[in-house]
Amino acid sequence: PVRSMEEILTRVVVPLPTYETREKSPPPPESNSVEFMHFYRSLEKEEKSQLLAKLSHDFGVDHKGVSELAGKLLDTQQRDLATILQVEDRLRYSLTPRYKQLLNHISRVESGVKFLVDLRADLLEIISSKDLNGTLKSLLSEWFSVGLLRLERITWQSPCEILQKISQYEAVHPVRNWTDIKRRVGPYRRCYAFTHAAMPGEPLVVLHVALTEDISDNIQSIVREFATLDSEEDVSKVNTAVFYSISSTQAGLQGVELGNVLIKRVVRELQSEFPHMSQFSSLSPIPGFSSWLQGLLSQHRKEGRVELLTDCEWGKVADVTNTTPDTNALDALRKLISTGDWTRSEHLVHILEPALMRLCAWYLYGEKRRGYALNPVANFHLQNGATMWRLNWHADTSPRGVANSCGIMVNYRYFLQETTSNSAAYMHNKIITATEQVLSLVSQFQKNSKL
Ligand SMILES: CC(C)(COP(=O)(O)OP(=O)(O)O)[C@@H](O)C(=O)NCCC(N)=O
Repeated sequence: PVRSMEEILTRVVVPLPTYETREKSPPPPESNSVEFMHFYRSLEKEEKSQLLAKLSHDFGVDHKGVSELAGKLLDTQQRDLATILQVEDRLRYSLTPRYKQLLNHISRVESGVKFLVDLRADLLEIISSKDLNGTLKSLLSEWFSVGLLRLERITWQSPCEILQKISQYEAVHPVRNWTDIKRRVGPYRRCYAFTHAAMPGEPLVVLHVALTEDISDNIQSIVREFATLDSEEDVSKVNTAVFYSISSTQAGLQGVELGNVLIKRVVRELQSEFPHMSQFSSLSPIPGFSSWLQGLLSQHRKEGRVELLTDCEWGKVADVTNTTPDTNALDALRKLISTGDWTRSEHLVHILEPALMRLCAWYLYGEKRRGYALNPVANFHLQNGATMWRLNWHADTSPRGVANSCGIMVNYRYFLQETTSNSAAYMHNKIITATEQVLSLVSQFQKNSKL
């Protein structure tokens, strides 16, 4: 259907009106947008990529027109300001991609915004259309700005279809059944979502909160053993909000930063419900720590380096695994960590705690990607201005928790007066705000592993 793709695009993506007629020309018929949406939805994945690449390359900015106007602007530099502003405005207009009108018109038809969110999700999978992605992301950022979002509290009285979606979208601690989701919206819990009028009934980003007396150091007390109390009898002791799960549900809204906005909005909501609430912190997973550790161990194995643990620790590992304190012990340790078997032996848990805590502190604080924290969850909370507050041993004893991060979890704490400056320090100077507990684990790692 390439011919028809070319034919449809040429007809539907109308040329940019001339500068003179830009405010007078009538918008193309709504049927154009509807036809484009139907056509796009009818395509296979591969054909969608072709169409998006064609849209981006052949229906974008008129580069020749831009360069002519840029030349003209250079010649105008000696003229009076009014003339310069005129030419600059022409140049600005000429930088409008032709397809931008189509995106604007689609956003005005029924479920057009949802269509564009899904279209951006497709775009994010193909990298060839950076400018189309950029244009779409900036449009979506305007449409999904905080003033146009609605904060909804999800309770057991919410419609089934919302509760079902919340359960489905839960990306951090999977919901197993109705009892599970009932607890998560029940007493001493809060569940909030942002929704948008253009996508009714669709939670865009979901935040789960536990109301506690202190900052939780383990997830079991939040999502497992919780005895379902019939109501929040005594909230006088509640002075802490623990964010234990946040998930964005629309891939196409990636980069629109809804999670950060939701956390800040929920903090304000909780402060008004619990005026004396004084502590706000996440209890976050550390996805990727175990695989990072395995990578480090196998790299050291190749280089025959038996470091990372102290000689004393290697000696104990060798004893427990009936090996010798050299690469044999290292192989035994790799196996234990990959199977999670080490958690079954109290002795091994005791030996490995200091070493794994040091390694995990380094993974979160020291490992970087383009200067920012390598771990995506750390990067998210640090961008929000949170403090890397406390590493928690034995915090997630589920098989998933042990497999992903050796059972360790971390609290990113939101000191409300410091988030703005912490975020700026992190974004501009890549400075991670961390507590003495974290920093001492990091320096122990550096002492022990000569990395
Ligand atoms: C952590 C989340 C919610 C951040 O979303 P958001 O604030 O919109 O950031 P971004 O997607 O705009 O970069 C998002 O990245 C997500 O859903 N991650 C997977 C689940 C998780 N919590 O790690």
